[in-house]
Amino acid sequence: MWTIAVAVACVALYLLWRYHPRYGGNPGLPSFPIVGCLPLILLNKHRFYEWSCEVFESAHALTHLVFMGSHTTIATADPRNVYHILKSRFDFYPKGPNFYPYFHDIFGVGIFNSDGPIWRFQRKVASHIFTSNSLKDFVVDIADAEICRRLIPALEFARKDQSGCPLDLQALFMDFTFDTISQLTFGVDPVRLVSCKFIKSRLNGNVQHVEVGVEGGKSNCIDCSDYIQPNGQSLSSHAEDGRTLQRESGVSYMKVPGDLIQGFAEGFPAALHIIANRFLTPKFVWQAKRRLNIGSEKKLRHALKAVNKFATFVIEKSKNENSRRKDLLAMFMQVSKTQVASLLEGEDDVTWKENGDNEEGQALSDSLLKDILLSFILAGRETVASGITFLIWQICLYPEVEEAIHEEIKRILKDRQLNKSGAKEVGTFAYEEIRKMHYLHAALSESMRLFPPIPSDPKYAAEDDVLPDGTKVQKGYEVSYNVFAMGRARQVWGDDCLKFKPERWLGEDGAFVAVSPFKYPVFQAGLRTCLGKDFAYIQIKQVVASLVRDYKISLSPGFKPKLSFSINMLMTNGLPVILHRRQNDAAS
Ligand code: HEM
Repeated sequence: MWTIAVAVACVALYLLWRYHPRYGGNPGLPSFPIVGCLPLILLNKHRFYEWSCEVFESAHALTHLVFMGSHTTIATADPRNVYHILKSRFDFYPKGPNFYPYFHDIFGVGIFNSDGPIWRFQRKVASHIFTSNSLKDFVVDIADAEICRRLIPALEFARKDQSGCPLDLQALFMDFTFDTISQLTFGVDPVRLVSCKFIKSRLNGNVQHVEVGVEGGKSNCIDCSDYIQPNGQSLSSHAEDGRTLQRESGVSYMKVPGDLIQGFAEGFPAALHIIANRFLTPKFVWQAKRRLNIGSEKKLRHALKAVNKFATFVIEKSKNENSRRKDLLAMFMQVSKTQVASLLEGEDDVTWKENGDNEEGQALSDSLLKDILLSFILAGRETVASGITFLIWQICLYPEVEEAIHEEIKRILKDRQLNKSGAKEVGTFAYEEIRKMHYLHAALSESMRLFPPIPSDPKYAAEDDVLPDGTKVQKGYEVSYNVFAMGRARQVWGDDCLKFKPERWLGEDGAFVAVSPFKYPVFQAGLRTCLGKDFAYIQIKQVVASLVRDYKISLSPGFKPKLSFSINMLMTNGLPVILHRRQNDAAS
């Protein structure tokens, strides 16, 4: 009797759940009382973005609702909705109060973690700086030196290694971008990438870190000056004290004690990792841990202490330096009080400014400077490493794409020889040469369509609203556009949406043709479009062109990437490859 009653109750409960529009009847993602769809997310965490596409497919629509216990998210992959959120109703959709607390400990009110007047102000200052030609030249210069003096020597060292173990390129690119973005932002060279250290990957998915060539505490790395470029020129400059790179260009880097750099280089990624995991933990749990200073939150505090110590030191030292530095810190420090006053004209609310404006003769307070600069490190590190990694992977999978890129490089190098230009100033490629690489530009855009470095972007609904596709939005909902799913949606990209096809970005004359950023919001779109987009393209193209010029790269046999579930799209098992030196017909 009891058994039957329990069975009937179970069936009734199941039916109630199954057909409830918020739970089992939700066409997008079924959910459960209290915990919402969190169990399904955790169950699919190892393939989160692939799974999110399946959810869109099962909803038979480009927009669906996701119930997460007490809060609701609208997930969309519809370009019309993206236009609405990022442009026509921009003010309705800030990052919002659900976002700030996660990143506040590290980025404070920096550009990445603010809205309203304080964001607008930073955006205006930064836009002015980011459009300067000297900064663009600096970006090319930094990447050029890092590729010639560190990346290629490291690859050579790894290639000559006899162990037969594949090389994890992603780990190398992460070190590469940490160096370049730190140089661009703080004018400090952390020297994460060194030719004597390279990281090997095992096929069981465990990444093994191997240091090679270190003898009795002294490294026998390939010396930068020993490395002969494919064009036969020797690279003569050398790290001055292992921490400072003074280049012929006259760009000087600040000298910072090694322990501070080490603290920053280790603390920053560690802090980001812990913050990313906050998103997978109920808010009250990580906030309680934070208050009690225990577990991961204790580690976070420790990591942030090192990051702040470094940033404070560098900012303080910059005040007393009268150097020819061209980095973002130096440029932000040159902003005058008059410029600030004119940028703030017309703003009703400048109370935030009074609170932070405590530095005599300095237009931006130290704490705001720190928030802004650390936001740039976030913006330009993993994103760029992700862009390079996934493009190299696609190149390995599609030999015809590799061939087309190689042909383009050969044409450019031939032009260089005919015109006797470019090669003298740079070891890799000059800006004008990078601009001419239309096919590579297309291949990169295509790679980021399928594997966007920032795979989704959540906003907060500050008002009740209706999206262009008719979806009703209540104030307080999260509205998130899924860049990954958009890039793979048949309704957006057509029947061949899953095909890697750089040609879709090329006109009949072979020139790159851009699409609407609302259809392709890889760099966001509208008023908050990524400020570093052009720099990212330059740097990624510079690296990939240099690699394809010198090497044929093959994947470690049997390799399949596992996509990370994180703020940035990365491979949790790295990118294990084998390198083969090309017969250098490209340079000839
Ligand atoms: C492939 C590389 C990159 C991709 C895919 C990318 C993508 C994005 C995206 C999606 C956003 C919007 C984030 C949000 O507000 O939620 C963003 C913002 C931003 N990016 Fe990038 N980014 C890249 C590289 C860079 C680089 C190299 C820099 C700087 C050197 C940079 C600087 C910024 C800044 C300052 C913002 C904040 C803009 C604002 O809120 O007004 N990005 N980026």
